[in-house]
Amino acid sequence: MANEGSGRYPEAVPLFCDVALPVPLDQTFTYAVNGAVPTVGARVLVPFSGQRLMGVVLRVHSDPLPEGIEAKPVQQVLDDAPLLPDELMRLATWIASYYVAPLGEVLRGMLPLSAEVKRHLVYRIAEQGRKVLYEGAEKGSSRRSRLTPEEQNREYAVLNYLESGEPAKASALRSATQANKALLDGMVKKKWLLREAIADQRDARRLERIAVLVPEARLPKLNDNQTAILAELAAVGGRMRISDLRALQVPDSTLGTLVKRGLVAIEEVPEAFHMGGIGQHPSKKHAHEHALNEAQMEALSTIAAAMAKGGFQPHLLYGVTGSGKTTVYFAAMQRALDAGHSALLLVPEIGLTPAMTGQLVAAFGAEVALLHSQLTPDERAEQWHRIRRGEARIVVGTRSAVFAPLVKLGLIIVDEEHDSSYKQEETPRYHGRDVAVMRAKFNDATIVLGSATPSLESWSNSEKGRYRRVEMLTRVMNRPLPEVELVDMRAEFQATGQENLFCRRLIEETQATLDRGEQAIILLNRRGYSFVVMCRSCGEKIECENCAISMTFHKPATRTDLHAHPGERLECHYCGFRRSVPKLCPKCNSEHLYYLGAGSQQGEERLQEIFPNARIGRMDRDTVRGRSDMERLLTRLHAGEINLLVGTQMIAKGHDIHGVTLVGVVGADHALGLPDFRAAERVFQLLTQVSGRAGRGDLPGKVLVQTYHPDHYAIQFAAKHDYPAFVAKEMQYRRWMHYPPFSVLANVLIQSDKLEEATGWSATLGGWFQKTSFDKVRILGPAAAPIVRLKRIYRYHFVLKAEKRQTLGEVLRRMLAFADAQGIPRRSILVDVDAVHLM
Ligand SMILES: Nc1ncnc2c1ncn2[C@@H]1O[C@H](COP(=O)(O)OP(=O)(O)OP(=O)(O)O)[C@@H](O)[C@H]1O
Ligand SMILES: [Zn+2]
Repeated sequence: MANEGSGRYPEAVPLFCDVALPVPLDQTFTYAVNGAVPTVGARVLVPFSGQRLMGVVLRVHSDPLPEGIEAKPVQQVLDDAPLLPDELMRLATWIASYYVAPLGEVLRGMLPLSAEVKRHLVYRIAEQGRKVLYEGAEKGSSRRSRLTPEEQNREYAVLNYLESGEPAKASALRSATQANKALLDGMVKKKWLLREAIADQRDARRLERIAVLVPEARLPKLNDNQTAILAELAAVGGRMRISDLRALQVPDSTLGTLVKRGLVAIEEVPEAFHMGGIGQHPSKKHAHEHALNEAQMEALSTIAAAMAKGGFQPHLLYGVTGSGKTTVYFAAMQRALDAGHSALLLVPEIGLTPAMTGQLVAAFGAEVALLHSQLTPDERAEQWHRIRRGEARIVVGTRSAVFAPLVKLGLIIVDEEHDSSYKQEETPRYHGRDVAVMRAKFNDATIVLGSATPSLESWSNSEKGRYRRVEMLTRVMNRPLPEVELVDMRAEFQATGQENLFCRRLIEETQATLDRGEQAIILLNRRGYSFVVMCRSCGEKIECENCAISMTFHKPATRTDLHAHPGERLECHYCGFRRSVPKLCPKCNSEHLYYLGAGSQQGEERLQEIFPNARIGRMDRDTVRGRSDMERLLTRLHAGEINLLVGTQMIAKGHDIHGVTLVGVVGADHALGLPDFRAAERVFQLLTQVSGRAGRGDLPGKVLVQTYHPDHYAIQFAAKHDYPAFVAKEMQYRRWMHYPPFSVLANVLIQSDKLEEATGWSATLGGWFQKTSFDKVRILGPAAAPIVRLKRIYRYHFVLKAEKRQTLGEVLRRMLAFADAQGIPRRSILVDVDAVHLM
């Protein structure tokens, strides 16, 4: 009789499926299987509190439902096969548990395919519609009789048209039946029709249109718009995506005219291929064209040996700025390909290092897929499928590319692993680097975390032997690291009797650099003109209406401020709120407003006054949004068209401009005063990275750092290029204060647009934390968050520090359960495990 169970129901199909949905609830939802049985890992569309949501099936079963509960049916099964490979499902589960985030929200972030379902709206006949059609149900009901006879006929026509059960596009339906949108909406409301968004099967590889300058053409008379296009093309080396040309805001017809006149040609090339010609500089060699030096060889052979051996092998590549890490990455990726594996390279921000993408395409051609935030949902979905089909075996992308469905993943590289942009600042608040490590583990892959300034967490892992450390301690070609000089701004003030933005030494050195025909860059890490507007009478700073944040004064946009609002204004850099510049203090009506703190816009203006002959460029969020702005600016820098660059931390990111021999740092030590335990680490990283831009060519570099804290260890050790000494000192402080890497930390934010709620809930949770005892967990708070109001939301927080990861997870889960029982909405509690900003 042992077989009876399976023999009795030979064709038993599961009745239900459990679905993870992108909602802030830590549970799955059960739906009734309706027709096709979905596979685990497939996407389905299901009804959820009046909406349709896309979810992922986690389990199919026939377990009886609790008494009195009825499962709603699945509306549509979107995939025949699991969309996510097993390995990624495991990763999702790990993220949900580690970051205490709902699995559905984790999965949503992993499936960049919403475009496919949002594509177009279709209508289908519903159960109730059939009843009406077949049985004339509801005839004469009050609702129906409000319609005119013509309208009733149209409704009938619609039902008739859809009778077969096939969905129809809204447009087709309307032209076939003359039904308008309002009528269809009414039918959906009455539940006669279902409205759905369905997938469009588009697999063709995308072509991109490139405008190409025709070189020999003798220039005839041109209008301004035509000249603008030709000048732009010439400036970027003759080739440019047409989509990028749109940034010039000239009419589309202008390009057409230029093509007709033979001045510009249009080429269509598969996406990502044309970049071979963009973002590179002919005078420079690509990373993969160098013969590796000894240190690079050694690093490569360690990594290659790990790949050959197989298994999870984490590495920390600590290589000083300009030591040629990129070349090692490329060589290692080539090895992975040669061994039949795929490789993933994560970078902090693709748009900011266009040279790297150009080099990748040059090195790996059609094998490359790029994933970054500027892709449209369609483009993202297409890349995703290419990768999943194994057509792209080299994937390069920002944070979320860690979820790219590579086949036979053998190597993961995380470039600039210390960069805080790897942390996602919304749910799920995962850290791309740490997820990458887990993913390598699940895939038995080799992973390399690379940086000139490794995070303390990674360094500590390398000290403990969890990561194998590989070092490259000198620059390529024996180039020296730049000499760093500190200028004490307190002494400068005493000597000059003035608060000057640029000290005398910096002006002197800049002048000398320009006179020698070399280039200088100056870091001023705030954008705008002045970042504080203050009243001398009442002492108040002008704050944003929505945020507890000082507003930044912006002068009218200059020609380079492509992305800035054109007018003079105050702007909140957190919520974007803008207001006109008041003549009087909004609090006390005094007219004595004054402007403090110089941003990059002011820096540019002052430099232009001091060096009228300099060819100045500016790099910040007002002048650079995406890749094409960056490419344009970098091309001009490489060509020497710009010889003095001022900008925010963007200028510190991986750029390799050989003519730069001087770097000036202004006001970077402000950040030492921020209420964040990572303040010193960040300042050290920024100083080291920006200093690293100097002297990367044949001539040695020099760095001048203006500071009010010349004795601070972060500044001292950065000046000496002594990362190990900085880390040793910083580790002492972290150990003493029980901060990571000596504890695991979570920031818990309580937020509400009502102050009483935010404080009340914080007090409730605070009381619970006090009453409940946990093993070796320190809890700070509740306290007002450093930014107590942001985008009209009041914010209070707790900081939890635990000795063990597992305890931290338990505390957080119990706290959420308690909050739930108290009726505190889940959306009002943000749990940020391994928070990188406590703001
Ligand atoms: N073996 C080599 N011989 C000569 N030049 C090399 C070699 N390897 C790399 N380079 C060149 O050295 C420069 C610095 O390399 P790369 O940008 O990879 O440095 P990095 O270590 O990534 O620095 P950073 O951390 O500052 O970004 C580049 O111009 C690169 O082309
Ligand atoms: Zn604001």
